Amino acid sequence: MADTQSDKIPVTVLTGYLGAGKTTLLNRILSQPHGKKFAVIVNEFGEIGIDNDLVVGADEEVFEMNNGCICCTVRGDLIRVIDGLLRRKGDFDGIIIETTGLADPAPVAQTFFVDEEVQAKTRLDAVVTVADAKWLSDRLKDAPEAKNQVAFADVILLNKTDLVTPAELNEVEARIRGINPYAKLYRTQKSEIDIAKVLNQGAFDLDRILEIEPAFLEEDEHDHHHHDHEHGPDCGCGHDHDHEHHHGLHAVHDSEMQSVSFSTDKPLNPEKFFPWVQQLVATEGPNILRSKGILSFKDDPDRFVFQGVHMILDGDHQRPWKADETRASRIVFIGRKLDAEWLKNGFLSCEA
Ligand SMILES: Nc1nc2c(ncn2[C@@H]2O[C@H](COP(=O)(O)OP(=O)(O)OP(=O)(O)O)[C@@H](O)[C@H]2O)c(=O)[nH]1
Repeated sequence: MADTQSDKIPVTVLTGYLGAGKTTLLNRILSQPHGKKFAVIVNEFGEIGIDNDLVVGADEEVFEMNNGCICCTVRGDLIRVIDGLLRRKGDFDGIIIETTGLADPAPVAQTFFVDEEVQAKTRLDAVVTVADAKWLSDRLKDAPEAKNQVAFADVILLNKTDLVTPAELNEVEARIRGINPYAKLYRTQKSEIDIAKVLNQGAFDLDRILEIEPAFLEEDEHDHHHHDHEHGPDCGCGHDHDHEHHHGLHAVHDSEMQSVSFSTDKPLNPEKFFPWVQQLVATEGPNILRSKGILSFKDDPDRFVFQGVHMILDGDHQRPWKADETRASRIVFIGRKLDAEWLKNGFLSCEA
């Protein structure tokens, strides 16, 4: 990794559908005796930030990135607020962004990858999603944002456990796992949780990808759902899309979120892998919410780690492979309408 992540100010993004318990969690974080100071950005119209009176206005600025994909949007207002915060460096130990219940976390996360100034001084630590145990199952059916929030999460609080039966709780947890098997999941009431389980997760740090995702190591290969070849107009970024940009014109609420992962013990050829993955996220990026991988390249003594949000990829050599370590390449995609067989064949075709 090029830069020292630990010098950067950690940013935690809190998401969750309307009324799930985000504000309750935020108040808990702020009132626990941790001796830390957080800057809080509340991304909701009319709502006042708890610390520093920060408010991000209602009309968000959205601009199109060079590659023309409308889902790679970053919030200009968010960048401005963070820039303002950074000018008063030393005032706080972390930034917490509470997003509106209807927001997709991807554009917020992308802000920390694409804006140079922001990227130089902050690091996205984790996306924390609060899920309402009573209503999540219903929202997964009718609200694409709710599904995106679960799919994107690094940490999930399955909250309001007091409002459901144990059987219902197991059912909703299984639904969450079907969408996102990688996130850490905690059952909570009134968002009660040790903040050490929420903050400083390092989920977006390349060198901690494995620690945060033990399942990544254990499972050789799985694909959870059926796969199809259709492409829908919904990239899940929460913005209204011009249908001309996409092939499909049908309703998208039936689209399935899924995760697929593959591994191979054969070393990869970087000259095959990079063009493949770059082309993949350029074309399938709207459907791919998160991608992560640990790679073993032929004749390369170092592990290569990468991750992505939609079509933005970030990766670097991490550390030398240890002598007793299996040199395997593993890759995971979380998204919708992923063609698992096609992805797997593409990945395996990168073998050296
Ligand atoms: N029964 C029950 N109620 C809860 C629990 N956690 C939070 N609540 C209540 O649920 C309501 C919504 O909680 P908030 O923390 O405001 O939720 P939010 O996600 O910030 O809501 P929005 O900002 O409107 O999206 C409040 O009245 C909370 O007191 C819980 O575990 N059980």
